[in-house]
Amino acid sequence: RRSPSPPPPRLPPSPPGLPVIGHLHLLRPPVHRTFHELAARLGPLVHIRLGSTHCVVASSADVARELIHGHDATISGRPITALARLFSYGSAGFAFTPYGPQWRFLRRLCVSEVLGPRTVEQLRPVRRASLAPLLRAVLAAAARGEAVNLTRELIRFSIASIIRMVASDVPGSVADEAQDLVKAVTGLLGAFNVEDYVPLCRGWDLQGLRREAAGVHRRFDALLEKMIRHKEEARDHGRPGNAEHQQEDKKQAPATRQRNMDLLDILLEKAGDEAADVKLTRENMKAFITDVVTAGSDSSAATVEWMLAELMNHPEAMRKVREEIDAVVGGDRIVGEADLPRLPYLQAAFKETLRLHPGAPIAHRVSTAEMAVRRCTVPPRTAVFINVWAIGRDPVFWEDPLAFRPERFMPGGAAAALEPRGQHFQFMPFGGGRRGCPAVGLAQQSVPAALAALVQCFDWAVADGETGFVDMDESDVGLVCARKHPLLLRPTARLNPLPAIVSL
Ligand code: HEM
Repeated sequence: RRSPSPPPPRLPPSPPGLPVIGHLHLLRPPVHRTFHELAARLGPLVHIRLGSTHCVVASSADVARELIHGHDATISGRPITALARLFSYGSAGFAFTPYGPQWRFLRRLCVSEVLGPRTVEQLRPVRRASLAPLLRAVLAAAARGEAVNLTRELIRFSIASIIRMVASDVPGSVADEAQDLVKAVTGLLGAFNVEDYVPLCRGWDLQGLRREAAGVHRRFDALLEKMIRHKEEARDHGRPGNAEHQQEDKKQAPATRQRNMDLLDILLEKAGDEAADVKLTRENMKAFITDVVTAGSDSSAATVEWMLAELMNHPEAMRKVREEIDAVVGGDRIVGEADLPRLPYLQAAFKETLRLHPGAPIAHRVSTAEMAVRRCTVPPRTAVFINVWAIGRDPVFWEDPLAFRPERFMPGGAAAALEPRGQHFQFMPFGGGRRGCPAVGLAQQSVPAALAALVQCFDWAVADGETGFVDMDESDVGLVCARKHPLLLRPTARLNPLPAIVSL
């Protein structure tokens, strides 16, 4: 008598697919919207096949909770594409590094030191100084009566701010060179490369992306080398660095010493630490900087942009944000990160913006072992996409989900208790679990503070003037939830003269 064979694993529901390409043909950008439509038809956990890669898409808070609470270790890998491997020096950083000892070491270093609360606080003046060129550019446009392309100015500001946090004393020419290169790297990392999914296409470089990436990587690597060498020289000579100074420096308590350190100082110090669990190599440092610069620049810039666009379309909310800032700060200085605890409406508007337009709309993971989710089986090596964007708009939890209503996040509001870094799953713009965004603290300071300065210093009008509204279309390229059309607004200086703008 033969014993019955076990039933085949039951995969989550799936739309009809095609041979070889599976469901690739369904994947229209922006992908988070396509996934949302699939979920509306098939439910909150859907299985698809992109070429030879099995994928599941999670689109509700309950499924996200089950995955992150129940299987965090199993889904703590990140899928790595051919171009991500190149730019992360073969996974030497941590954003694209498999879950393991190296990732744990780098992640700990990142969360506790490089992007930890103390460093974020210490680098506040650096971020504030990066705001000055943005405000000056807007002021100049206001004087000429011209519109400002805020999409362009905000990405410039965001890249400059992160580059300055990495190396506060790099020459201006290096910071300028970084602008175009960072844009090129983030563009390539966000591009859909068919090679990653269809083995038949591997090695052919049908879209020419590898060739392009090789050139960009060479130039970006040279730039990173320049930044590191400049820092090494600065540490060797004088500032704060000749032998005498270093001796003096070492005598100080770590907290005092860290006061003058930027991210590269911290990395170089760790690289020289013989007792560290993992020896930081130059490759690790470069990949680390690449991770921080690419993960932080577009997402932050896009969030300031969406926030301003939403406020333009909701004059009542704009009025409340302004009144709050004016009441707290007055007109004789420019609002800053230190004022944020006294600006609850601004913070509520920030969270409401993240709910509707999460900078990174999908948290990408990869499973390392078989999992049972919602009574289905998810095979090992499956790409797991958590649709953060869809979860923020789920009508099961959010009343009138498409409306921009910062009041939800005000004390006593329906969502007041939902902290973006909390362990609930209805509002998770920074992902969650051990692989969640390590820069939540930084983004919570830098994004609302930049928006606040723009709104405090200028009145804004929609540039085309026809409808008086800003269009809210989403771009269909890249990994970030970005605007489709540039945000063009006409500024008028509101504080005239702008206080202490040159000495910011
Ligand atoms: C509003 C701005 C931002 C948003 C909405 C955002 C969102 C996210 C999300 C959703 C993830 C994936 C989390 C997951 O898989 O669970 C992530 C990862 C990450 N973010 Fe952010 N982020 C922002 C700003 C930043 C900034 C400013 C930096 C750095 C300066 C940064 C660095 C990173 C890194 C390095 C990772 C990968 C972490 C890992 O794999 O362990 N992010 N972010």
